[in-house]
Amino acid sequence: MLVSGVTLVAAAKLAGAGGSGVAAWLVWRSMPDQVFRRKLMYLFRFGNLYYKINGYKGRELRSYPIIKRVSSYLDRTEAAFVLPVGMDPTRITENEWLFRQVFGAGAELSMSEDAKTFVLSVYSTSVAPFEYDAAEVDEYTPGLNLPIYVGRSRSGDMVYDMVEHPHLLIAGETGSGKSVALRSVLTTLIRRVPGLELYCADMKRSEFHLFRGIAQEVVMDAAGLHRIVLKLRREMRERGDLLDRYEVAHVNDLPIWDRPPYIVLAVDEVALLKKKADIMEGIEEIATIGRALGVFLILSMQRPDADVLDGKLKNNLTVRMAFRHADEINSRITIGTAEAAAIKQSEKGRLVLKLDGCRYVQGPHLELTAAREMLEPYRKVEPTASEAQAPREPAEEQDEYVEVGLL
Ligand SMILES: Nc1ncnc2c1ncn2[C@@H]1O[C@H](COP(=O)(O)OP(=O)(O)OP(=O)(O)O)[C@@H](O)[C@H]1O
Repeated sequence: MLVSGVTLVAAAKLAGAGGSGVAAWLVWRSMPDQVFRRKLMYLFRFGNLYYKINGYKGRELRSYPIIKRVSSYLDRTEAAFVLPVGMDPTRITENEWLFRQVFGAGAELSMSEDAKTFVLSVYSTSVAPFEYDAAEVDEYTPGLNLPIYVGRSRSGDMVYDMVEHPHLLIAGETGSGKSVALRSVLTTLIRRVPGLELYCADMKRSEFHLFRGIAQEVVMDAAGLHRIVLKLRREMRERGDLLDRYEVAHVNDLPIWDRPPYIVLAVDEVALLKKKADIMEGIEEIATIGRALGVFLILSMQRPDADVLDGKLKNNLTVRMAFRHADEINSRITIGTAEAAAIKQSEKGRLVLKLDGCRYVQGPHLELTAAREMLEPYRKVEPTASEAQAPREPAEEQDEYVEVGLL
């Protein structure tokens, strides 16, 4: 509900009818929407967010965004501002972090289609934790090839298509909510994508047993993952040939009778594979060329490791879900800003979603037993042969073993 703005006239009344103009001015200045305006102007000035015009005798003239309105609602204050003609809107979107520095974690920006008008919303409350609700999630997924339901932001539920925004990195310190997020993301994919081919590699041996009998393969060690990576590289070559034959650039453009299913490879705790050059090379290849071939990655890691996430791989993981990070340096490695370090330890399931800018989102809570129940109809009777043979030792103990394959 909109709470009407307070005007200068009302301020004068507040200062006392017939009271001094100075008092009225002081009251007016301290009103919430005026404070908001001043903070926004301050941000434009100190953040150098203006359009530079060369004036008379080479003097620099600054044209700042114009604040069109400030409105107070029950849960938020909103300001609309318009950029001066000629100002690059990415100056604003790339500095979204600055808005959060000045207005706090509740600040969110949205841009209108004309790329000129922005709305800054500053919310006073954060989204409360909530349970994964299959019926609700399903309302958001029609029309999406590989729907990734991330959770709720203050401005609504966040869901995107992995085919449009390929490859996902999930990072965060221990106990911050990564496993629950992986569980809910994969549960949505299994429920909503008929024919999906899912491969799960669980380097921590903690979570992916849930997907046994559903995924094509669930492996718990580096050797198993190496085998999968070899298989996917072969598959990608074949899919590349198929695209060539039909002279198209994406599997979605193939005729329906020759269109291969989407493949998702999920790897939990990918940082444990740092020294496995063969595997990392294969993962990088999927990240680089997988998109057009319908092969996608979901990688999770506790501490964002700059070595693992060097150049090629990081640039191709276009979407990041950053749960609480231990410090600003780690947060910057994952999302380029310090915001994931501002999430409190008590805020389980809270994350910064980096996708066309950053925003805070609350991920859905999904208990293991609830997920198991939801996934039961998708379970084939027996685990696959390779799962049944999976060795029992944890990944770290097999550090020396990686078969070098012909890739
Ligand atoms: N979205 C959520 N909403 C509410 N609580 C959550 C949410 N996600 C996680 N939690 C709580 O936090 C606990 C830890 O979550 P989770 O196991 O996913 O952490 P993690 O980051 O995977 O930790 P680790 O790296 O040690 O495996 C869960 O047992 C659950 O109680």
